[in-house]
Amino acid sequence: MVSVSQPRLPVINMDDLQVGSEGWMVTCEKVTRALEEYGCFMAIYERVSKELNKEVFDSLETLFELPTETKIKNTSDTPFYGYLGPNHTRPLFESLGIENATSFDHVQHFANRIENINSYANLVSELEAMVKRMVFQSYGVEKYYESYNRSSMTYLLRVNKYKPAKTGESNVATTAIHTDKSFFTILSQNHVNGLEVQTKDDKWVTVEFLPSSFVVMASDIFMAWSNGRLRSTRHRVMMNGQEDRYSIALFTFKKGITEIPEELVDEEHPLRFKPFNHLEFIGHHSKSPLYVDERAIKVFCGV
Ligand SMILES: O=C(O)CCC(=O)C(=O)O
Ligand SMILES: [Fe+2]
Repeated sequence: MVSVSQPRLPVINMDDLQVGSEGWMVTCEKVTRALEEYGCFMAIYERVSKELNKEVFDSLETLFELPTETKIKNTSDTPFYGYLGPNHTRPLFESLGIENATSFDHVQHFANRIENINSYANLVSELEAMVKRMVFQSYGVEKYYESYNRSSMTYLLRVNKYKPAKTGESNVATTAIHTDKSFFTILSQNHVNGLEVQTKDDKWVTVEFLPSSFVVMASDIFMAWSNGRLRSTRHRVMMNGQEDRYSIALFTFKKGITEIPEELVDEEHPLRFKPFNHLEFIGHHSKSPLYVDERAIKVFCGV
């Protein structure tokens, strides 16, 4: 019998890892190879408990039931950070943004309707910090990690709702194929799958989330920082079933200048990106709707 195996994302356990322990060192390599090969992996991370996860996702349902007049009050000075309602290009999708998600004062403003969102964002940001540190360590450039620690990043949490397609309606109309403009993105969802990521050989993998799992994705800025070693994965959401899908994305952004470590430049990897300001790139990107994928950063600061 011929079996055709579907490609799957690597699954990596991120619980109970002491910095510098043998388990930590082994995981550093796994994480970095996964981000080079796939641009993402599935992290098992039980520090976000099942109870906390349930509280957060249950309150998302109530949040999205608010009238549109209330939801559009979720505004931001930064383009694409506020409420995104359904439109003709994405009729099934709506999304609310929570800026500075790890800071309690900011979160109070709109998101006090989501039970425990602040603890959730903090725990997920710790996963981000751990993965980032592992990659820095694995490339032998841990000395730069401090400039990428919590106080050097900003955090945007986006909560998303995807309605199922009606019979006969296209199931594609959820999100366009894109790469994220963040440094890192960490995604979680309710029990409804829909996220698809593109592999190096252009196959689409439907991500089947496991219990207590998060998809950790290197985005355009981490790809640039690594001088192109890490992939920024193209992805999209496709809705096939009949249930609503809720997802939460924590996007992280680097404040100030991002510089490619000189240690990551060699004959095999000539310098590909000039130093750049991530937050300026976001402003720039929002004006060029053509560039939804990793070409945007190349246009912005490619050598
Ligand atoms: O909902 C998801 O799983 C993915 C969302 C996404 O790709 C994004 O917000 O950039
Ligand atoms: Fe995305």
